[in-house]
Amino acid sequence: MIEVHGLTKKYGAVRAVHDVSFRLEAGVINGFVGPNGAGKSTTIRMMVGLDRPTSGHCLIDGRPYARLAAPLRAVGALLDVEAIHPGRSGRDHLRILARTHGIGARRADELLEMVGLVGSASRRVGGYSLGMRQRLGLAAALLGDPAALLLDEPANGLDPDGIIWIRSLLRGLAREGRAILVSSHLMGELAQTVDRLIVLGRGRVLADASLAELVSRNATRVVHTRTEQPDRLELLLREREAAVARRPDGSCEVTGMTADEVAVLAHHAGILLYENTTVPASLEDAYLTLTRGNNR
Ligand SMILES: Nc1ncnc2c1ncn2[C@@H]1O[C@H](COP(=O)(O)OP(=O)(O)OP(=O)(O)O)[C@@H](O)[C@H]1O
Repeated sequence: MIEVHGLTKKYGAVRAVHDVSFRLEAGVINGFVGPNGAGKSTTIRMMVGLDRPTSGHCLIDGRPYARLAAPLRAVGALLDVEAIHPGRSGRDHLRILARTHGIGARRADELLEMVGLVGSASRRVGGYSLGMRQRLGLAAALLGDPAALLLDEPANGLDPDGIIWIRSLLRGLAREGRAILVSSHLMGELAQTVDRLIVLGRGRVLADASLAELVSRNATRVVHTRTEQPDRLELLLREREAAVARRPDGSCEVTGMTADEVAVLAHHAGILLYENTTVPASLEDAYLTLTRGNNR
């Protein structure tokens, strides 16, 4: 289990991260989201000792990262894949890392297979595409078979097959009982992958909740209605203080009333409805509501 307590990082006058606290539990995939510059990477870097916090701390199974006896077995991190030594082959990169941490070369080869890099393992990393570098970074994060994974935008640069692959990989790793934190800007992808979401804005935690809670609290329900008399219906809806947006095909997007209320209103006015459905609230809507006004 990982506990982040009051993590704060100042760069001069910039408060990159301000009093951030959360917990990562075993078996749970946590999405880590927020506008550009919200402080996600800085938080992850502090969690694994790459940046020193101005105040606050992160405990991994009760200890700071620097005091772990076998850090790669406790936490695997995928951070800046551009920083991987460009002159080495993918296989050498993994084998050297494995040797440094007392892990056998066979594990490195197993991981090359797992991340789909066997065919390019002897090529120099400098010639890898971004997606290939991400796969290599993920293999490095998994080297020690860690109990927790901190992944900074792992889907960045992956092709559609790669995105589906990483989704099922993360699900499998969580089912085995690992705690996972994954940052991303792909809301549609996160909606299919994560159990919980931690939302940062300007260095602060704006929300930390299950996906369902977050969506039900922050996304507005919209009713999609198509009728033979859109002008009349719109007038009646506005009289009841509902907000109405007209689509090019004449249909209405109604907020502030349920689909049942729209149907009853139309029925009493003798207006025929062709369609009247509640559009499921999306994670993207909830995210936009939460982060509005929280860009740097
Ligand atoms: N080394 C640094 N020196 C000065 N400021 C920094 C440094 N690293 C990060 N920052 C600032 O800290 C803030 C948070 O940056 P960070 O990279 O953690 O955000 P992020 O949420 O990961 O952003 P993105 O989604 O764009 O990757 C930003 O204002 C950034 O400019």
